[in-house]
Amino acid sequence: MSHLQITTNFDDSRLEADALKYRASIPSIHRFLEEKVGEPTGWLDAPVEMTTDQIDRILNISNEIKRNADVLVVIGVGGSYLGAKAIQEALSPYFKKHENGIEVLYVGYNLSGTYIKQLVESLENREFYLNVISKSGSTMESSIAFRVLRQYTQERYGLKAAQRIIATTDSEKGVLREIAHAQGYRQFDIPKNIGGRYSTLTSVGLLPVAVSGIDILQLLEGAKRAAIELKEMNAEKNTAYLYAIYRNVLHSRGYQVELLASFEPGLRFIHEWWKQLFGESEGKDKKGLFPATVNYSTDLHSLGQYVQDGNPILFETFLHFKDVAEDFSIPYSLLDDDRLNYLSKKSFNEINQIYKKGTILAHSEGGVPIIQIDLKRLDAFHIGYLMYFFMKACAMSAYLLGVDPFDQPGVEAYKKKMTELLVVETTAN
Ligand SMILES: O=P(O)(O)OC[C@H]1O[C@](O)(CO)[C@@H](O)[C@@H]1O
Repeated sequence: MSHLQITTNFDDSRLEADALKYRASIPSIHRFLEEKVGEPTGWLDAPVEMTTDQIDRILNISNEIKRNADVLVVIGVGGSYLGAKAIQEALSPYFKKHENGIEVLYVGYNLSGTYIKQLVESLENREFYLNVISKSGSTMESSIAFRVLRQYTQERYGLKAAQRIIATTDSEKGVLREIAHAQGYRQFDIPKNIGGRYSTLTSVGLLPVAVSGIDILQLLEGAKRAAIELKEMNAEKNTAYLYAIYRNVLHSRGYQVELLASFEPGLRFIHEWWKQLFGESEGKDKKGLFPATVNYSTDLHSLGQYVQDGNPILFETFLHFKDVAEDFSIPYSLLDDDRLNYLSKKSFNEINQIYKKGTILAHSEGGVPIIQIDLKRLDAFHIGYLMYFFMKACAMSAYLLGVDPFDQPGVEAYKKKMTELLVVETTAN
């Protein structure tokens, strides 16, 4: 039995007819992905092909960082930080952080002067390492954050600074690669055939995640399991392909927005990672579902009204883990002045489940199509499985839509304008 189940509320008479053309395209896309000659699909086999030496190197450097530092500062943006942060937030305790690891801070994903000033100040009196991550090696946000932090590391550690800087970048080219080489920083290579948003389960995500105290072996086990289970060509037996079909069917029926919904706040950055994965992979050639997210029950008190009753442009994908780390019972009260004793035999998680069921029922009645993705347990194994599942589903879904899942031409357009403006502004003053 698969480690992930997928169900829908729209198993209607039209489904088979609407899905037909997508089902028919699956075998050829599947074969194309599997053959993958010269394609940026290295992530498909990365978890299975990762060698013991590669894993040991990540674990050894992670242990060195944990021994010698209080903080790891990760510098990166988009696919170079979202996956690690997502895993870390999903699997770390909410308040008693860093039990088996150290604090991991992220920078270089915005241009706030306040943010970087306060981050540098927070490093005073604390020992730290830097892990600068950039596939291209020249993204503006991460490059200038690295300039700041590199200088600060040199001020703090002098000749020993290079020992505390680790660069994760393209295996062949780029400015960061040149700098790392010239300065003698240790390097992790991002394979040429793995793009940024598909790179979490390589050293890009694994080093920061290991430093934060999460079991990367279990994470990789889950991803490997998914790689095996989702090699199946038959969509009936491949949940990633089923998900890809369902979302394309709904898009073809006129739905414009997919709302990924979860009931565990720690999944907030899994949502952010998912948004980049699907947004950059599918949003092109004037096509693509707009990927948006909600965290319930919080957002039932903000966007819930719109989902239930507003413009019917969206469908919901509920992401749910049956078992989560801990639970808390509602206490019995002799006074019962808040009239909540009727709940006192229930736990928070049980009530959360009932909220989920109630929300799905209400939104279904409101006419919202719903896809449910269910996994057994919120742990490293299942997060590894889920991320692989989403990547494979995304590649299939984009090809079914008729776009290239692996480029991002629209991002280049704003970068070009921004660079032109920066040149004009800096030469004018
Ligand atoms: O890893 P890099 O090359 O710094 O890129 C960071 C992010 O910027 C983008 O190129 C554009 O947003 C993403 O595709 C990528 O994940």
